[in-house]
Amino acid sequence: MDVPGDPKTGQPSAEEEGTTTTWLRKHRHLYTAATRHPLILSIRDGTVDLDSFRRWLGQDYLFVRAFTAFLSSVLMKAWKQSGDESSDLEVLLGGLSALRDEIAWFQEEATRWGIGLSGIVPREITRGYIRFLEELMKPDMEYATVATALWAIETVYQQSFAFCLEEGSAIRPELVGACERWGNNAFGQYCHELQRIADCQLTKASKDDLERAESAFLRVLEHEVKFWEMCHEDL
Ligand SMILES: Cc1ncc(CO)c(N)n1
Repeated sequence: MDVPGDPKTGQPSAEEEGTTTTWLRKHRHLYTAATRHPLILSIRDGTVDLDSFRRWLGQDYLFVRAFTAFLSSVLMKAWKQSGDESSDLEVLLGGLSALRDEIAWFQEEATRWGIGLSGIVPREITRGYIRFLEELMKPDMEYATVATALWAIETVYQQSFAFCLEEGSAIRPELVGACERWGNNAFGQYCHELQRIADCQLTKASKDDLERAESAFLRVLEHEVKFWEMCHEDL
């Protein structure tokens, strides 16, 4: 997989590239584990166990509801900390309005699969990820850290599902909708905007802030790997 910043591809040097790109390269092993999980590979090649997909649908619905609250908390911090000149509020507001469609999509999709969302109980791994979001929602979490986490959370999904749609895939027709939801170009563009926002905040961050943001990035990747694992292995 092409991680930006690879010297062989002629990408910008460490001085010119954003902090997020440096971290993607530094932690590419974990990033690849999150974006090329065996569950994603099985969706891509059509061998996916549909029970895994059903588990994912129910648990991700619960995650997305909590994620909506998280995104609202990022929006609040953007208003306080991004500065009047920035377009951060507009970008995040776009994300929030897309979540409204996303929640409706989960509800329609669940009906199509005969899954009752009101009866879904969060599994331990889902609860752990939601607890992490709750930590990030605390008022003393800096904007740089939460913007980094937001970018990472969205980018893992974008990269995972876009890979399922790339040439050579043999995806099952009933899963195309899910893959297109996160794998489409407009969502990719949104992720780039989030990356720009995170990088901009990280250029202003203190050493301690940078450490906290990098750690949040790593924790997102770990939670994402576990989330795929839970759906894939029925954990
Ligand atoms: C677990 C998880 N990570 C990221 C996203 C992207 O929104 C999602 N829906 N669920």
